[in-house]
Amino acid sequence: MTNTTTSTILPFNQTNPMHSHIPFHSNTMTKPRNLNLTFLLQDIQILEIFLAVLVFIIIHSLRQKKHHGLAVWPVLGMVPSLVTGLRTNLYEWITEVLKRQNGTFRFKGPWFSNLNCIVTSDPRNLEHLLKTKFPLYPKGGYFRNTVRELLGDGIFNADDDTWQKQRKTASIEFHSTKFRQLTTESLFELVHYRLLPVLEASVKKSVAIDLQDILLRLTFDNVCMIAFGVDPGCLQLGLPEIPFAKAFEDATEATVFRFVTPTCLWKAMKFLNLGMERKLNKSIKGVDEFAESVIRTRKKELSLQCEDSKQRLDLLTVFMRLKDENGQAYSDKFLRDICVNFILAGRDTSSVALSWFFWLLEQNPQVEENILAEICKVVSQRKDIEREEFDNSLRFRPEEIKKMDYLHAALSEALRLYPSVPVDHKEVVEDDTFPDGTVLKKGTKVIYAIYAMGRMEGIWGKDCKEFKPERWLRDGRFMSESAYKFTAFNGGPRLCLGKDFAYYQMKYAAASIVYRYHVKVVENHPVEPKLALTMYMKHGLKVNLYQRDAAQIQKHLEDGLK
Ligand code: HEM
Repeated sequence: MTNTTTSTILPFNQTNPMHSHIPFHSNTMTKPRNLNLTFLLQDIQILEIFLAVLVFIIIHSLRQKKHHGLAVWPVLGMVPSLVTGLRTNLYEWITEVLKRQNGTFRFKGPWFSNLNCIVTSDPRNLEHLLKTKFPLYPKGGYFRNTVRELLGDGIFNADDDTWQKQRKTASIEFHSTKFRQLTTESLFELVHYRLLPVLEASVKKSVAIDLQDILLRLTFDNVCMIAFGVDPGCLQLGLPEIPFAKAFEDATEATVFRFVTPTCLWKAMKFLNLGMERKLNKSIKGVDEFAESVIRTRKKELSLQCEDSKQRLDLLTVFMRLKDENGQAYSDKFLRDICVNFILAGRDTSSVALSWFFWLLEQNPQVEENILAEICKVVSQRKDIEREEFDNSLRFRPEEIKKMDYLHAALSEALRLYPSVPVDHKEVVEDDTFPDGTVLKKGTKVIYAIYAMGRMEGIWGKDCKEFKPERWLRDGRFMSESAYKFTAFNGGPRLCLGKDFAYYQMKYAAASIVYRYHVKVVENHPVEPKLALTMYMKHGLKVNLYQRDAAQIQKHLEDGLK
């Protein structure tokens, strides 16, 4: 090795400016030349060793890919591969890795980081962590500390007793007839007096609208009515900016930012009140001010026993009437946390699902036609209405919405392919082993990849990437799937509390729009998911609406009567 190296160095040395500092005199040639050679030998050997080590590291890191699914680099772990994923579509990237690894892989973060975790899409593991071993898999300290300012001790952020207490009370409330009445009535008003006029205005002016923004406004107003008993008025002509809604959005965005920032860095930024932490601080103040003023007013109302307060069924009023385990009223801070958490849960999940649904409909015109046929069939069975009344003023009845199985299936199919919560997480509190054999040490974070689950041939068959509502139907009736296979609403004891309401809300809004308009996405409008806790469309959904042809509706109504 040394010989071959020596024979190639002289010319290199003479031209290499790096070595120009070595003295070179013709009359003293032998000595400095030897000296020169020694240095060069050392240099080249170091270089060779360096290159050999580098080649070894590259080969070794890349060979790890076979075993771990991704290259594992010294110090950086799998982060270089993650960066590639982040530059494309992260959810698709995770799906591909999971496919290669039979549904589960261990992500190795950089040394001394908190990014190590297990990622899984295996339904057996999902059932294990969400149901069978539920107490072993809480949300955990990392999540709680990261979202503490926004969510406090609310249901989303709580484990154990704090969670159980809220879950029990809210669950009774969500399943009560009166509460269902509140939700259906508030939605009815929002759709007919606010959503449809805004859509109609865009049709009259022939202007494109951002349907995702409009749907987000609809569900924000709706969930505030349910949680606080207050209508913020985001959805109205002119689409105004509402300070509370803006503060809530900023606070959520700044909180999400913490998940992609090293903990020590965001803590330092918080201490110095800089950047996103400054934004978080300011927006949390906006959220708190709004909550405090609603709580203050409601307390006054309740103490005066006025008629209005007796009729109230919103969550805030329900929790205000209750006492804690010591017989004390809940603190204002706890009441604020409860409401903020429900707003977060119900604010954008249904609206982003509807946005993906309308986008999928445009690519699947037969599904749109089938939905329209179903809507017309259901309403044509009304006995107490004249045929002429099937115009734009038609209002669906709750029992009609329930009969729309094909629409239910199409929405489920949209959620399977584009789940509003694309990934979720837990933290294991004891050493454990997953049903697929993966060993977990206490404290390991577990990510369950809901988006990837919808695209696994092993779960949904060869046609898993196709939008096929029919896969949810047996003899025309909707058949639900196991929550550990279709995890869009989570599963086990922490199954989404708002699931039934969300379906009702989505079906009501979708049917009201599809019956009246054909939604056409603006040409070349880019559609891709945004990287956030909820799967928003990154650029919104720019669409034009076209009034339905009366003859088309008439034909479907007649077919429905056959
Ligand atoms: C398409 C619509 C919706 C989807 C896909 C959805 C999905 C989910 C998911 C995945 C979770 C688990 C989150 C976690 O624990 O990390 C969850 C929890 C929850 N959801 Fe929904 N949700 C939707 C609509 C709603 C609505 C409209 C409400 C209320 C008005 C609601 C209320 C809740 C609550 C309170 C929880 C917390 C349950 C608990 O931790 O015990 N959701 N939802």
